[in-house]
Amino acid sequence: MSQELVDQVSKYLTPAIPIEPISQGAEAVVFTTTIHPYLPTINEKQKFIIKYRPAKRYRHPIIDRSLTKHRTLSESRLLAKLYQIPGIHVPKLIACDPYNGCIWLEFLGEDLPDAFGFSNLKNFLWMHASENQNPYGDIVRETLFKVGEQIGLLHWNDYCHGDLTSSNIVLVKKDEKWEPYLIDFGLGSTSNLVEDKGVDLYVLERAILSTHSSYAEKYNEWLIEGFSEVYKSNGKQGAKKLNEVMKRFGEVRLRGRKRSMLG
Ligand SMILES: Nc1ncnc2c1ncn2[C@@H]1O[C@H](COP(=O)(O)OP(=O)(O)OP(=O)(O)O)[C@@H](O)[C@H]1O
Repeated sequence: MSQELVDQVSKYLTPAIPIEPISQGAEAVVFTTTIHPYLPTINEKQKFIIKYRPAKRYRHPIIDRSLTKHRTLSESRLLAKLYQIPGIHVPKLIACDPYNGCIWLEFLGEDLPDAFGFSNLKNFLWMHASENQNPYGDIVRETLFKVGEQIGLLHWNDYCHGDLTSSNIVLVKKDEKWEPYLIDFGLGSTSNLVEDKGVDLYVLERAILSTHSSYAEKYNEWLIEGFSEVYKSNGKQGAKKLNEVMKRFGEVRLRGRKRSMLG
């Protein structure tokens, strides 16, 4: 991340808020900080996320300000709504400044052992595919089932993620088990369309296939088991809707295959 960008964010936040850059995406830059926006700092180990959408010089300033405001608000609203839904795990929204493109979030996750990196689903699966680990172990099966449940809950409540990759699923350790949390709702939406749900499932299936191809079939099966469980627990109507989503998921997958065959 360029120093100019870090300086720009520091200037906006003021020097009272120290920041550590952790990621730069196409849309936003992400930092950690030890400072809560409106509570006293209890200890230096507490961490929060600051997601900042910098101004884009290639856009007209008026359009840029409007887009930044709209996207920051949209992501914040979605997170705030999802946080209220029993069973759904998303980071807690702490503060939002739409005019400056900034949101403050609860920090989730931890570093995995043996330098496997941050505890997102992608790194977790890498860790379990490594030497002396069991890629088909109970912990992997249970975790993937729970990831499927999270997506099932999201879709059952008519929300879609829009960028469901294995890096956007953060695992939080609780009593030696991993609880999945969904992050990055920058492309999220409310939607009751089976197409949007099918695409979410397909994007995650592809992400797992591209990084963990040897085990992907089983992994995706466990994900779908967890997903289906949420729908099936909602009786006849749930079973009917599950059928519709699965049917469309199959169609999206077929379209994807045709596209990759034709190049
Ligand atoms: N609440 C959180 N807790 C811990 N880490 C987080 C949190 N939110 C974001 N991150 C970290 O910051 C990274 C980027 O965040 P996010 O995906 O929201 O930003 P983005 O700019 O949309 O990213 P990209 O363009 O790469 O998809 C995540 O992959 C994750 O490692």
